[in-house]
Amino acid sequence: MSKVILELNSVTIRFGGLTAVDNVNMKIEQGTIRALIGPNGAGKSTIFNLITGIYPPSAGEISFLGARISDLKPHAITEMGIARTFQNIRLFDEMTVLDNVKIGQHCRTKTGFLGSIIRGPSVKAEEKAITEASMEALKLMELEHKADELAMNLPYGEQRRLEIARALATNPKLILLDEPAAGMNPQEKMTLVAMIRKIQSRGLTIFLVEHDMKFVMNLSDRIAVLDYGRKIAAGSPAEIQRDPAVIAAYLGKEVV
Ligand SMILES: Nc1ncnc2c1ncn2[C@@H]1O[C@H](COP(=O)(O)OP(=O)(O)OP(=O)(O)O)[C@@H](O)[C@H]1O
Repeated sequence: MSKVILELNSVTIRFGGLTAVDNVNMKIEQGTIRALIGPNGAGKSTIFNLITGIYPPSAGEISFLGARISDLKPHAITEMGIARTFQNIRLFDEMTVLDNVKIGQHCRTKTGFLGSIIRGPSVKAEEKAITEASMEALKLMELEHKADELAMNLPYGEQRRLEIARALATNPKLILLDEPAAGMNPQEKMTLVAMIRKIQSRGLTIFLVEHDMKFVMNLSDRIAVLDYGRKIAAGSPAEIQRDPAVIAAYLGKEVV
């Protein structure tokens, strides 16, 4: 059996009277594609916020490659090798595609973005490494030929891929994708499926939240299902599609 990269152990978070994530256990194996699905408000994005250190859990713990991360700050978690994208596009529209990727890395380098403007020799070497890593990430998402274009001039599907490139440039071992296919047309979704597989083939682990069932069923090795903060099912796409609790949670909607 392969190595566990991420483990959630009885993770709970309460916001006032609301238990948004309720005693969730999960183990994700390295190199796999895991999806997290569930109705609106089930707690999916909150789980990503817990993993990336935006919120500390009210109870339980999260570990990454065997080390406890649930009391670390977001930047420390990024440095350990977890990157993410967000549900809504968060690009700098009037910056180039390349700069949008580079800025993601400047947040974690010693000099930072301002330091790169006041250039010293070590800063220049760091800048070169950042540019190289950024171009490599753009290449993986097949956007290297658009490096000098403004982000706002990219079609929607490419803007979403650019966000993934930005996350990849931080050299993560695990990447969390929050609704990566949202708003994409069928062609853009097919391209994205192929690219996520390519990322997986480089040895990365992918954990994604997604509402598009066809996309999820097509791509995932395993799926976990949340409803009202609780994990109600986990299994292969075939197992999830015939799980009575999942069908009930999605009542009126088809689990493709
Ligand atoms: N910071 C917060 N303060 C208070 N309540 C919150 C906070 N963050 C999330 N919640 C609540 O926690 C619950 C879970 O929200 P979450 O955004 O994780 O759901 P989701 O499954 O990602 O939904 P969707 O599919 O609509 O994005 C919701 O009831 C939400 O209102």
